[in-house]
Amino acid sequence: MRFSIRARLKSFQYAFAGIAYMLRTQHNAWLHLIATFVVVATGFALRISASDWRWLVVAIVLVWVAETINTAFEHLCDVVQPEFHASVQRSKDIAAGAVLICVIGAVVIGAQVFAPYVLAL
Ligand SMILES: Nc1ncnc2c1ncn2[C@@H]1O[C@H](COP(=O)(O)OP(=O)(O)OP(=O)(O)O)[C@@H](O)[C@H]1O
Repeated sequence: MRFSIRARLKSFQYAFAGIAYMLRTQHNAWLHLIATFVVVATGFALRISASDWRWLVVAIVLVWVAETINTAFEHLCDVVQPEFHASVQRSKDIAAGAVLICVIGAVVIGAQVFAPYVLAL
C-alpha cells in the first residue's frame, strides 16, 4: 500500500477516538485526569524547574500509557472470553497490577520532585 497523508491522519483520528472512549468510560481514567490536573497545577504553583517538569511528565505519561493498554487489554479479554474464566481473571488482575505499579512509581517521583519545594516554603 502506498503512503498516504489522508490514511496517516485517519490513524491519528482512530488513536484520539480510543483516548476519548477511555476518558468517557473508565472511572480510573477520571482519577488519573484529576491527579494529572492537581500535579500540573502544583508544578506551576511551586514554579518547579524544567528538569523537574521532565520527571513529572515521565510519571504522568507512564500512568496514562499503562491505563490505556490495560483498557485495551480488558476489551480484548471480554471479546475472547466473555464468560468467567480463571485465566482471564488472572490476566486482568495482572494488567491492573501493571497500572498500580506505575501509579506507585509516579507517586514516588512526585514526592521526590515536590518535597524540596514544599520544605523551602
Ligand atoms: N471473564 C472474566 N473471567 C473471570 N474474571 C473476570 C472476568 N472479567 C472480569 N473479571 C474479574 O473482574 C475484575 C474486574 O474486571 P473488569 O473487566 O470489570 O475490569 P474493571 O473493573 O473495569 O477494571 P478497571 O478498574 O481497570 O477499569 C478483573 O480484574 C477480574 O478479576
